[in-house]
Amino acid sequence: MDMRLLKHFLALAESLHFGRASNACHVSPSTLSRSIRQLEETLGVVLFERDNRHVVMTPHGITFLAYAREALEQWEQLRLSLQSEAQRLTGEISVYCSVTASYSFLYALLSKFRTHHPGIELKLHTGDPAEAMARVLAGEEDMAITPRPRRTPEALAFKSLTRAPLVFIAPQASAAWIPATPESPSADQWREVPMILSEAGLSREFADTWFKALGVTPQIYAQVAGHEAIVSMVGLGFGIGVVPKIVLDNSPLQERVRVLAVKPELPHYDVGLCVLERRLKSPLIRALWDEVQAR
Ligand SMILES: CC(=O)[C@](C)(O)C(=O)O
Repeated sequence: MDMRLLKHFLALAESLHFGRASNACHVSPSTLSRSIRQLEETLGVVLFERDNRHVVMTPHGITFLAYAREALEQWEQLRLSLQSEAQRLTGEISVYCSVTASYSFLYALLSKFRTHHPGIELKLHTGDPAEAMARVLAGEEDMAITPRPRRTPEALAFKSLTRAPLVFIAPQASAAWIPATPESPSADQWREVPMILSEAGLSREFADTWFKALGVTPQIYAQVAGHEAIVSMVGLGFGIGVVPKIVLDNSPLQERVRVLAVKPELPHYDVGLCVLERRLKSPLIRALWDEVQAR
């Protein structure tokens, strides 16, 4: 059975770029383009509008995308369950996480796995942890490292890897706006502080709640995607930031900032691995999931 057409379609749907999609599939752009035309002819509808500069998915393309993902998933599961136990597992698993999580957890997570299952190829994508869960829910990634949300969506399984305290960080250099007594914060001390916060995600929600309890609307100096760059901006003296301590501990710029002993402390959050519950039926995903020790 040849699933290449579906794979080519998925690659183009994900990148909307013939060059990138054909690279990802290890074929030439003209082969990829032929696959798409072939699919469109078979289906009798246009899946992508394209001109020399842009590729846009049509509503038919979007409908077909859901089918293509599911068909490939099911095919993969079937293929693997037909392989006898004795045969080694082969295939691909994609994992999404922040750069910090890639330093902190991946080694423990993957080094043994790699020895046990040399035939499984791991694809790592790094980015903003605030997006991690949505990507897994949408089927764009097989697994992701993410803060545990206040309520885990039903479709997801979650394994905790660590508890991460969230901390306020200030520049080492002095600045008039750094609160003098962070252990007893007052609205007056915090009203004018330039804050550098992540633009979304749980750390942002916790910071917003903290300010609300103090009765202050924070002055947002900058909103950043992901936590790593918050350390850089604080180090430059632009304001006070909120980051998971694990991000600070892994930052090459940690000498330029210091933790403010703010009271009340921000809540801790659980960082862990998540996967779509139904994907655990895939022997590949199951193999990785079972290897991870929840902490
Ligand atoms: C959620 C997560 O991946 C981290 C390690 O806390 C982060 O990068 O912010």
